[in-house]
Amino acid sequence: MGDYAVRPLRNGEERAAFDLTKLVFHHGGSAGERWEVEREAFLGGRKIGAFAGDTVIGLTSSVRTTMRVPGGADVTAAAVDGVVVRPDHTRRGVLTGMMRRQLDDCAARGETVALLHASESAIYGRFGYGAATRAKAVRVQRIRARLRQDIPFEGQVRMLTAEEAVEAVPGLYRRFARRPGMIERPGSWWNLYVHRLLGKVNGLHRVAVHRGVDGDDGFVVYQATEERSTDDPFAGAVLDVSDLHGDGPAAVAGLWRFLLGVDLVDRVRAPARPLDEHIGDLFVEPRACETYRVTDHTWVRLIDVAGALSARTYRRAEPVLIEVRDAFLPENEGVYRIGGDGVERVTAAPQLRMDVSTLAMLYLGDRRAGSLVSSGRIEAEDPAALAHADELFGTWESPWCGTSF
Ligand SMILES: CC(=O)SCCNC(=O)CCNC(=O)[C@H](O)C(C)(C)COP(=O)(O)OP(=O)(O)OC[C@H]1O[C@@H](n2cnc3c(N)ncnc32)[C@H](O)[C@@H]1OP(=O)(O)O
Repeated sequence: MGDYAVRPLRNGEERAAFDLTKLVFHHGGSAGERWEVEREAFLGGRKIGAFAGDTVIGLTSSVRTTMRVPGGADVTAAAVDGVVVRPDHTRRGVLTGMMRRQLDDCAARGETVALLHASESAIYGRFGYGAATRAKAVRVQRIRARLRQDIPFEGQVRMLTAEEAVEAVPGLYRRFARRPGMIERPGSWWNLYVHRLLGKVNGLHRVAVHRGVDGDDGFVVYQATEERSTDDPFAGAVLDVSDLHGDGPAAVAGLWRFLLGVDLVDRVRAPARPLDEHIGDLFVEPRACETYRVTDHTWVRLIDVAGALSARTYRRAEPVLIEVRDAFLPENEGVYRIGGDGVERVTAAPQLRMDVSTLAMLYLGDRRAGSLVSSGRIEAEDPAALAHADELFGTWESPWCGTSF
């Protein structure tokens, strides 16, 4: 470690740490006003700082939550965010020191996994995080999005006031958050959400709820941006969908139908949808919906490898023997026998060897072992085990997080 100390933040150090995050993330505006709005959410997280003398020069934050895994169990999780190092102290190991401390801290608290959204994809692999879910960005051109006539639409959509949304949306989300990779949204997350909806950060968010035959079964939060200009005075607005969840495909389709029915709109964009959601299928012309980006979404760190592997279910297939390497939490190292009937640590020779970050890429069912072997992430002593691993880890639905934090 260099000439700095890594330790939990103490009372009275929060404001300086908050200002550091604003500096590093290039957030403009008045730090004082932002502190008023974000204070409660910021204080909700567990903070580990790096200090040069008394000055905070690095920070990482986490909040306890749960993450859904294949089979329907929820494992304890640390949602990590606000990771920063002051620009004049980077590339000297400050982040490495904070990550080490945070991983030990999560392990001591008995958390099964940690997860985060990475600002850059080169940062977290070395600490054992692997890209465990992906998301796609889609845009629909309203003029081309003629709905197929044979789609049954039985529901109705109603718009909510901000106050109604604050009441209703958390409960709706909780009911629909069932895909592998989805998290329980922490109180601090809802706190900021409420500020957004009530217009304290910006008052442009709109909320609508879909009601199906059995009651409310979906909601969407979106924001409209005007695109009119002197050059293009008749351009329609763009609707940006920030949160859309439904209890099944009919509710999701009903919400898209609503969005595409909003007048004075040219395009609807959704930046982070599940990979297996194909909105184009709703239209006579499927290309009306264009996928313009597919990216890694949540990075997961298996803190307790045995606990994480045992918490999920597997499809029926030949068991596989996987050797896991873990430079930061060596107690995870060893060979695991993974089968449809469960998981156990064994002393047998492995068929596949991989780092804990690669195991995270398989964990929720997002990636295939076959493709990870070709990039050298998996060493296959027994290549037949690759197909067995894919069968075991595969999931019916694409994993997806669906929450930015
Ligand atoms: C969940 C979240 O909050 S995501 C947000 C992450 N934060 C940001 O993007 C804010 C801007 N960036 C920063 O504050 C810093 O650059 C950080 C936090 C990303 C990295 O902090 P540092 O203290 O510089 O990292 P540290 O010195 O420990 O680096 C460890 C290794 O990772 C590499 N590394 C660190 N950051 C990056 C990066 N952005 N891109 C590529 N490599 C990186 C270093 O080169 C080093 O590699 P080496 O051991 O082979 O020399």
